[in-house]
Amino acid sequence: MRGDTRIRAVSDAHFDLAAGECLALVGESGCGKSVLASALLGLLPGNAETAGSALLGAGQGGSDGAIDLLAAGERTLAGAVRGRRIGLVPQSPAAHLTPVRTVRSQLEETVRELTGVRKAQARSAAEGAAERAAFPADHLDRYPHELSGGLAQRAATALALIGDAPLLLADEPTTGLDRDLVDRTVDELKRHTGDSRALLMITHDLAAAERIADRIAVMYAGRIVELADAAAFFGSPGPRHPYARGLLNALPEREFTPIPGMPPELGALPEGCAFAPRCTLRTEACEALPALDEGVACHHALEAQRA
Ligand SMILES: Nc1ncnc2c1ncn2[C@@H]1O[C@H](COP(=O)(O)OP(=O)(O)OP(=O)(O)O)[C@@H](O)[C@H]1O
Ligand code: NI
Repeated sequence: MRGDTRIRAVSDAHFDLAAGECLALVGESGCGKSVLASALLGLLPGNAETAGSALLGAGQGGSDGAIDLLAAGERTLAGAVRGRRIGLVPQSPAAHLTPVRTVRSQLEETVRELTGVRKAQARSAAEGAAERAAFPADHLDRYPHELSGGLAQRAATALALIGDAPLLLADEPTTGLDRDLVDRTVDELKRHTGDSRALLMITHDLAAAERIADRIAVMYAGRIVELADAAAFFGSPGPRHPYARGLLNALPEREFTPIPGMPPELGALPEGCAFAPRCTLRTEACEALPALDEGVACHHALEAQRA
């Protein structure tokens, strides 16, 4: 996408997300998580290209009301999808808030736009939304530049919760929050899935993912390399992809050993498995790209699990 160079930021991403379910998308910085989220919302830069389909609402009584997010035009996305069918907690909340208006006025406007309540009730609905996202009531009359990163994050979460959208897409919703607030925020997001709503949470924070996810998708260099049940992934038998094992083992409460090496540049990916250069299980087989088979894309998945 940059200049003349074309980068495949996300390849072969296949997954589904049921109503009431939380899928956590994890992976190191730059692996393509936000690009995937932006593609679903039609928020990629103008020169980006997408292929394939992303059906929203496909599981509910056939494909009648389903929208293909990758094929939908900007009018549909702006008028019927963003905020209404997909709530977004953006990765850079400060950039998403309107700088010249207070948090209260932005919340009230979104309440009126998405729920149709009258002005008088909008005030209490806005305060309720702030409360759900742990945004302090005495900061509601502040402008975005008067907020810390963590407060801007909570304001953005409050905005995203307002429409009660059937899908909530939260891109790093806990950045800048201390542990208590992380727990409180993800619990609130999880509560959102209670009424048959779905949550796609993008995060670096594996502890937050473990707390609320039903399933985990691990991304590496633009590809989903493992899709697993959260209980099996975090508990027993554990991750099956060597990269996913490495991510877990890097946690302070586990082995605290980082994965050696760095992720590759997306513009210069190796032919086969992109993780092979960092992988202790690497063999000649890894020169061929492994397909995602039964939830794992690795020629040595079984060995990894035994290791
Ligand atoms: N606007 C852009 N122009 C060109 N390349 C981009 C653009 N946005 C993203 N990319 C490329 O896509 C890759 C994936 O970026 P993305 O923001 O999805 O990563 P991420 O997994 O969300 O990382 P982080 O955890 O840091 O948010 C980047 O490495 C970058 O090369
Ligand atoms: Ni990102």
